[in-house]
Amino acid sequence: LKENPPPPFSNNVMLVGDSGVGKTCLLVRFKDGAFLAGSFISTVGIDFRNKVLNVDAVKVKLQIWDTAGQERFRSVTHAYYRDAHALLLLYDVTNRASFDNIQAWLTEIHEYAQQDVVLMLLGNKVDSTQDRVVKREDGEKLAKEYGVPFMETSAKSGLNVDLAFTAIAKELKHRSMKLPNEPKFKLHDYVKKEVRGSGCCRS
Ligand SMILES: Nc1nc2c(ncn2[C@@H]2O[C@H](COP(=O)(O)OP(=O)(O)OP(=O)(O)O)[C@@H](O)[C@H]2O)c(=O)[nH]1
Repeated sequence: LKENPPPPFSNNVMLVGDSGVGKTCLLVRFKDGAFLAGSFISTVGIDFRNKVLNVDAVKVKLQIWDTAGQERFRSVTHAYYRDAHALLLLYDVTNRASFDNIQAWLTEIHEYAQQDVVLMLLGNKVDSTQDRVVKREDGEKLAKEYGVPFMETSAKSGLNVDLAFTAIAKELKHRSMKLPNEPKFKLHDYVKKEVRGSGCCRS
């Protein structure tokens, strides 16, 4: 008798952050390994993509929700927070306002998401060295203040994109499947594997 393989764990990962920070591009980079060049098409409401990752020989299915950053779709995204297992909160290192808004996003997350949601802060577009206005240290400081793991990414070059999603997948897998004698997975330590982009900054 042929046994059916167990269904892979399904985990809901939601991408949030201001409009234009690169949520859709980050997802497309992760899913298809490509960069969406050309004109900026803002997400309307919410969009979904699935990807199955192999984490320590276990299949982990991520259902990734790409939300609209625009204010007018906020009530749509609010409805999804409750069912999210993980949140990737993005800002754009070339856009100071998107960074300044992170605190407001964290307040919103606190209000709508589950208390034990896995959260990670990402500073995106680090390939744009010339236009960078948010220093790496600023991101690190804010993340530390809130006790949130932090990475800098580029959807354009692909820097740390797989690493960010793998980190989330590992954390979710370890939470749902505690094997005896397995050492505890430490997301805060894992993000240190990140590759550093250029730290230089326009003053
Ligand atoms: N240089 C650079 N540009 C990027 C990067 N990621 C996204 N962009 C550009 O930023 C713009 C916005 O990207 P999107 O991914 O559509 O932004 P979004 O966060 O999904 O925006 P909303 O759907 O409105 O919430 C596009 O013009 C992208 O080409 C990146 O890593 N580097």
